[in-house]
Amino acid sequence: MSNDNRQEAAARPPSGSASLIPPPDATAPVRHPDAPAPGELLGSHYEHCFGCGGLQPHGLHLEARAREGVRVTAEFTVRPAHQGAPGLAHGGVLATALDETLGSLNWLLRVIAVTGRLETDFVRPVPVDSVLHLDAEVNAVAGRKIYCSAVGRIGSPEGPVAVRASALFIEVKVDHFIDNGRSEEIQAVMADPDQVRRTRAFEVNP
Ligand SMILES: CCCCCCCCCCCCCC(=O)SCCNC(=O)CCNC(=O)[C@H](O)C(C)(C)COP(=O)(O)OP(=O)(O)OC[C@H]1O[C@@H](n2cnc3c(N)ncnc32)[C@H](O)[C@@H]1OP(=O)(O)O
Repeated sequence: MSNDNRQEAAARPPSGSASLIPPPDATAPVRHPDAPAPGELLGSHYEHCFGCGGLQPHGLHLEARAREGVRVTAEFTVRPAHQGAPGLAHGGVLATALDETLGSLNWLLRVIAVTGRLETDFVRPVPVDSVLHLDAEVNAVAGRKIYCSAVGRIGSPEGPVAVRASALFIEVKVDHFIDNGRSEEIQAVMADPDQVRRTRAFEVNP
């Protein structure tokens, strides 16, 4: 793709499906009063998470930071292990980095929510060793449905747009994990007071 065509692609609005457009009765997102302050690192919601877990040796080790409003930023360094084509990031890994960054918005709403739908535009290739600057925000909320979007820029927060995503997260109760997760990991989580505290930080009504 030529530079001109790339600029055109970056400027194009994301071509989202109808289910990612908030309904007319959707409301603006409300930052929870106990949400981490702007600038604060959010930490991991689960130490073994592939996206953010510190104890996950194969993971992306994303660290998201709270911003004003219902917005977070994160940096993701593309490592050789993340290649798809030679020297370039795999698209699925980039989608994971977007998904994880969008998932961290939960900390600011103080709800537990999982990805229902994630649509991604890959605008330009991302070379190994690049730092992808991710910026995500909640655009609207309708009942349990959380409409959000994210962008990833290469090299700096003002760098060229490489990836964009629109997503629908669905609020769930903690039972979603207890009922569906493998009992081994669920039991380990329940026995860990740190993990229980982290999970509580997501819940308005535990
Ligand atoms: C203990 C440890 C705790 C850790 C806490 C932190 C966790 C954070 C993790 C973050 C990790 C990073 C993030 C991750 O990787 S999260 C991991 C990836 N995501 C998942 O595994 C989710 C799998 N899906 C499900 O479990 C269910 O389908 C869910 C829960 C999502 C909905 O099933 P549920 O039976 O509950 O609800 P519903 O079916 O009545 O739907 C409700 C409404 O939503 C609408 N809808 C649903 N799906 C879609 C869709 N695809 N497109 C468009 N719309 C959709 C639907 O039409 C309906 O609308 P309306 O009719 O009301 O208008």
